Amino acid sequence: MKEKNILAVNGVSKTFTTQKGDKFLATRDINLQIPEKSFTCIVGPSGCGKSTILRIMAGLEKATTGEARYCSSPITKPCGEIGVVFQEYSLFPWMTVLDNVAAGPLFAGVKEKKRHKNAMHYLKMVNMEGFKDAYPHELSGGMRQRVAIARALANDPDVLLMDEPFGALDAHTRILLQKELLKVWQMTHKTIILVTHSVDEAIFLADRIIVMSKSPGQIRREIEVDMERPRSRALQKFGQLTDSILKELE
Ligand SMILES: Nc1ncnc2c1ncn2[C@@H]1O[C@H](COP(=O)(O)OP(=O)(O)OP(=O)(O)O)[C@@H](O)[C@H]1O
Repeated sequence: MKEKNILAVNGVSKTFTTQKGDKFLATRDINLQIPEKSFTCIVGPSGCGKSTILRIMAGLEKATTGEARYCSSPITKPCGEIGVVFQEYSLFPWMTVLDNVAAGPLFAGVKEKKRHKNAMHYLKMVNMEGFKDAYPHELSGGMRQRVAIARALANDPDVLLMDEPFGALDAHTRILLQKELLKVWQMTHKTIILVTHSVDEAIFLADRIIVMSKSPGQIRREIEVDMERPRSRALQKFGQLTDSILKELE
């Protein structure tokens, strides 16, 4: 059976106007087809436009030419079907963990009891149910990011866009959260697109890796990661693919 594409980026270029008024081409002619329920990672050198592409897919930024589409409709503004998790833990500091996770559906007009039940479901999924009454400042970086993931999931989006979600974490916590994210992905069947600087992270997580060139960012290569999960970093195949992508990025 043919895979259904849930999200598409068609010929997207983005030109920014700098403070001085100069034009700056950040990305050029990006084309992507994202199959439903797939896990895609985007890697590329700093400044190649990874976040820009993600922001265009989230409806937070407008393409200069081309467009992003969700289920064949143009994405023109943020919508409930597409959730976003950023590197900085964007939690509300004045709300408890439970209220943070329940905040999205709150704005959609869902009653408190139902919102809290829904929030607890996702807090359990990310092993944070024991911290439901804590405030964000009482949590470690890894815990805050778990809550941010639960919060995005609580809105029940079809697509989860993640911009360097583990970038600020120490190596051990990062590996732990990668494993947890895979578990969440397998349980929820969401489509995930994750931007990362880490080639290792991309190979560990993704079905498919998009390798971008330096600015103005273009797609250099798309790689299907044909390795069974859970993937061991000790595998020769893992090391070979890492070397090959790193060479491409040099
Ligand atoms: N609002 C803006 N105004 C002007 N230039 C911008 C703006 N946003 C991004 N840029 C520029 O566009 C380019 C791409 O930025 P972007 O953040 O998408 O890159 P990136 O690949 O995600 O970088 P990094 O890996 O370092 O986070 C960069 O050169 C950046 O300076």
